[in-house]
Amino acid sequence: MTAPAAAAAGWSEWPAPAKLNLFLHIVGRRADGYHLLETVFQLLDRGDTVRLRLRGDGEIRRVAPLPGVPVEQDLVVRAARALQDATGTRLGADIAVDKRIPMGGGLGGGSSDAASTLVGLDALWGCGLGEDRLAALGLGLGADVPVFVRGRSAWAEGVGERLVPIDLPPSWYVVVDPGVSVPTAALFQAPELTRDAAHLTIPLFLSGATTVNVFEPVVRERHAAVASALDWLARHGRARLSGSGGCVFVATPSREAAEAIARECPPGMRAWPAQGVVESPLLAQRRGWDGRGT
Ligand SMILES: C[C@](O)(CO)[C@H](O)COP(=O)(O)OP(=O)(O)OC[C@H]1O[C@@H](n2ccc(N)nc2=O)[C@H](O)[C@@H]1O
Ligand SMILES: Nc1ncnc2c1ncn2[C@@H]1O[C@H](COP(=O)(O)OP(=O)(O)OP(=O)(O)O)[C@@H](O)[C@H]1O
Repeated sequence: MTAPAAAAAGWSEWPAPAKLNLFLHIVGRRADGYHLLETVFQLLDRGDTVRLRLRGDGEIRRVAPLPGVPVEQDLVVRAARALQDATGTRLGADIAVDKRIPMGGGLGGGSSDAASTLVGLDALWGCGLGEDRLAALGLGLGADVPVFVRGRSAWAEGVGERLVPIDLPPSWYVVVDPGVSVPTAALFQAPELTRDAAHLTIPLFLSGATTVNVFEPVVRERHAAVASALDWLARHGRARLSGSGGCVFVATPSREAAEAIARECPPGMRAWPAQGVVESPLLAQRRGWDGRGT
């Protein structure tokens, strides 16, 4: 559906961009088993689109199926219910996600969908919860949700919720999906995971300190397709895993370079160019909505 056609049918569209973890260190563990991380979230220009339509009857309906994800487990449905519970609104919504971000790819798709649902429904329902409370609500849905609610590429600590926006230089990437869906919880349980990384700081990161993704050796060992994708991409630069994988990426000097590498992608993998952004397209949509005076 084009944007004007969607608007005419009562739908509003909320971008849900993907993210890359430029590195990921584990520096400790909380009493509840959750891991303490240091990472940089690089938001990308594109990803899924969450479409929302107001309902007056309080129902939350997922109107486009998401294969493999039952309605009650869908993060967009859980996000909408969490916002209803937090605000006591009697309004509801139809929700449809145009899914482009590979599921279980380490690109934060489900988390970004949840964040865009929270931000979009907060606007649509006129709750006025604001960024801090929406981020806290999002954290209850997943550790990756707050960065998408706040919508700025960021340095992250804690379980990923202690965020400091960071002005990363303009950047292009090639992202490669080897077609492997990696269950995040199982990876965090891996006994061989390095959990005692030395603390980094933003200045150290920006000055080029050595960084890794601690999941990379574990995922390499368990998923041959991810190892192949990393090895292929390594011909073009420092290839890395994002999050808990299975997607991998490399930074390139320009859009043209990213497009050229993506075109050479071997069979069995999918590659696409992606632009790193300082600010999420979700924030622009939110500002546009506020500016309508509704
Ligand atoms: C790997 C990352 O994507 C990096 O950005 C995130 O740390 C994972 O974020 P996420 O997918 O939103 O994760 P959640 O849905 O909150 O958690 C999934 C499972 O991963 C484990 N988990 C997650 C985050 C964290 N800091 N420590 C953990 O140990 C927990 O066992 C949890 O049950
Ligand atoms: N709207 C949704 N989109 C994608 N996955 C969802 C959604 N709702 C629930 N899920 C579940 O969440 C799981 C993880 O999906 P997601 O695409 O967010 O993984 P990921 O990118 O590896 O996440 P992360 O990088 O945050 O670890 C899926 O396998 C699916 O079972």
